[in-house]
Amino acid sequence: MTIRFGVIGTGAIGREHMRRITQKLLGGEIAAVTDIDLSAARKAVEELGIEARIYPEEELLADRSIDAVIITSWGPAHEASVLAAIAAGKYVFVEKPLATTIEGCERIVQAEEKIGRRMVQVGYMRRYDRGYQALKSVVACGELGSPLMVRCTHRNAAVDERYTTEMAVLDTLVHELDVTRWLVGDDYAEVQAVFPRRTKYAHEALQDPQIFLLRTQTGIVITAEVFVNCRYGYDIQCEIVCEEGTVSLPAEASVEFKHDALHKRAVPQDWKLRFADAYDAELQDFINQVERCNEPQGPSAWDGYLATLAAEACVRAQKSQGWESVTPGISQPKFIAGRV
Ligand SMILES: NC(=O)c1ccc[n+]([C@@H]2O[C@H](COP(=O)([O-])OP(=O)(O)OC[C@H]3O[C@@H](n4cnc5c(N)ncnc54)[C@H](O)[C@@H]3O)[C@@H](O)[C@H]2O)c1
Ligand SMILES: O[C@H]1[C@H](O)[C@@H](O)[C@H](O)[C@@H](O)[C@H]1O
Repeated sequence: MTIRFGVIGTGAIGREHMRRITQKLLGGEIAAVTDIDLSAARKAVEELGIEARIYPEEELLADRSIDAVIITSWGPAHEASVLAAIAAGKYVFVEKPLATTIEGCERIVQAEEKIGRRMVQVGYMRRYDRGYQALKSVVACGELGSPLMVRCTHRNAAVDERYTTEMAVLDTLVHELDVTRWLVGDDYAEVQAVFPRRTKYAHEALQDPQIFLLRTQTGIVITAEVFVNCRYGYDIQCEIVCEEGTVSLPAEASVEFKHDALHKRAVPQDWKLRFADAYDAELQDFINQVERCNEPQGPSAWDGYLATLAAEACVRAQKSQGWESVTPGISQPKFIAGRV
């Protein structure tokens, strides 16, 4: 059976996911597409040369021939689309963040809970990255002893004027908030933000770089640097320091240059190349599960909720410059219990 997808939001990553489902992955097709700007949806369909229907979101969700939706609109629009898709009985793959508010995430968790099974997978693709998976298995096997500290670096080459100080958390740091909790199998207790000297490349209203300290419930301390105007490229690092040794993300496979008395290696310029295999793997897994009428197995609505919960505390910490606690207001639904 081929899974018929509807895509909501045809910006940068929406078009990337449409292309990978059409050209690379098995078992899915893009059958319908929408965007708040329908001309953008039309352009995306024409560029890819596919025969997908283009219509407003309500009609797409009412279309019974659509099995699942991919939500790749702006973060603040995610909640309404996820809730409407669950109500229409569609499986949902939603890009991060699940929703930009805690209340929005809670409403999504509760909507799934009413049905009593998972319908939603959140696009925290790093869990499908081979390097992060290797880190997790090293920590889980216990050879290095207990994790004590984690050092994360998240650098983007540049951002535009629309990118705000809060987005450094809600759009960027959320990846570390999800993946670090998954790596060490522990939830956050409190967070703090520290602002270094601003780079001259940040626009006036943006604090860049920023450093976040996160303490987990068992006392692991994570430092996470977000620097979104680093100029030289897309640079993601992670080192876990344990009692008996350390483990770090492997260097990416990229060509090396020896030229003019220098030894150089290319740095990816954005997320598209750095995580291409992880995006493929997360969507292929989603297709495979939906095809078997199984629940999605990737990051759940509960994971999405906990990432946004920690993000909201980080935004408070940006303002207070002190420690802020991370306290869930709802309990983990039984049907996803135990799946960290
Ligand atoms: N997992 C990742 O590494 C990764 C990478 C890039 C983007 N993202 C996430 O994907 C989402 C989209 O990011 P992007 O870079 O493609 O943004 P973008 O600005 O390029 O595209 C967003 C698109 O959504 C459309 N849109 C906005 N509101 C809408 C609504 N209510 N209904 C339908 N369409 C709507 C816009 O018109 C635009 O075409 C964001 O949540 C972002 O955080 C994730
Ligand atoms: O939406 C993007 C995406 O999630 C990237 O992976 C991240 O590095 C960027 O900072 C963010 O803006």
